[in-house]
Amino acid sequence: MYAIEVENLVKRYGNFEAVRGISFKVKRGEIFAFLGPNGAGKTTTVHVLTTLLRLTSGKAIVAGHDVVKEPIEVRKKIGIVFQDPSLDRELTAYENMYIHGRIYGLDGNELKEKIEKLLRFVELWNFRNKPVKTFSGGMQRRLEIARSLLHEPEILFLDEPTIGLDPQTRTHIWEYIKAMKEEHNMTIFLTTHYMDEAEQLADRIAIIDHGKIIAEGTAEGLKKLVGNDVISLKLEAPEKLKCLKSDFIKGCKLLSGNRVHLEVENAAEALPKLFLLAQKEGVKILEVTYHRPTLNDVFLHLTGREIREERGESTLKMIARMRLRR
Ligand SMILES: Nc1ncnc2c1ncn2[C@@H]1O[C@H](COP(=O)(O)OP(=O)(O)OP(=O)(O)O)[C@@H](O)[C@H]1O
Repeated sequence: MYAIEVENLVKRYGNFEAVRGISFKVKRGEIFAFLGPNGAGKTTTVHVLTTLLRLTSGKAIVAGHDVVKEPIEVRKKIGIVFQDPSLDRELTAYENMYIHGRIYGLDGNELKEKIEKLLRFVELWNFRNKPVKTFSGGMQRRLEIARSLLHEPEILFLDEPTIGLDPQTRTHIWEYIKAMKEEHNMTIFLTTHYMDEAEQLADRIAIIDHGKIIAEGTAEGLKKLVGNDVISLKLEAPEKLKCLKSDFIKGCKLLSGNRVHLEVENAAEALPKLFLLAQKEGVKILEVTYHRPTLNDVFLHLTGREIREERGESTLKMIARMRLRR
């Protein structure tokens, strides 16, 4: 049986279709990532699957229950870590855990033992009596993860689990996510616009853009869509910037900053031919690098845009939102 089954899911806000008929299945015990830029429809999908938003049409079964017909059953079996912080900042870490546990009907020694185990798991036990407002962003996210695990959910939803965090803290959170999967065989559905996050964590990735899934597979499988190698060029004279055409160039995209992105079978063989071609066309190459395809290259191949372009804006938006809340 699948942990999540989604068929032709549509979510409209008024006339605007934020999620446009997506279908996918997540296996039990799998980490499944929704990778896409800002505004792609990731949070909307999470909110529908966690029964916080009602779908417009289509069907979604989560942990064996229909999200529309059996929302209470779904809620009992899932945990959620939201993109926006949802802790009570005036209370201590322990108090936040305790109240959440009580809401889920836990009590007495069982609750106390679980709180201790989970606060130790996210390395916050020594900070249990400190108010959350004194915690760093990374500590707060760790506490949210611990809190979401209190009622031992079958499926954990993580909406942009490391947005706005520094690289070291992000790596730390990735370790907890991997441990949850390995130690508890938990199904994890996460959304992210960080390609490295999807690549590091996910067994399978669905790339979402403008409310549609445009590709799905393992990171390696998705990269095969691009081919073997990618050459990045920086060129002089933007007015001359154009796609170079030749048989050995399988794909060519013009990017911002006078950059050109070429998909080739074999970069080592293509480079000498490329220099000759550029010379013939009167195009001056300032910089050349080449690499194996990344998920950013996959997104570019499929959409003509880079996920990266939107990343800075999204992170800044998040930081601004968090500051406003304080
Ligand atoms: N309550 C709402 N009313 C109207 N439009 C909305 C609402 N919530 C989201 N949208 C729009 O729906 C689209 C998808 O938003 P969503 O938040 O799901 O995207 P996302 O991929 O999660 O991006 P982000 O990570 O920035 O939240 C966006 O164009 C957004 O502006």
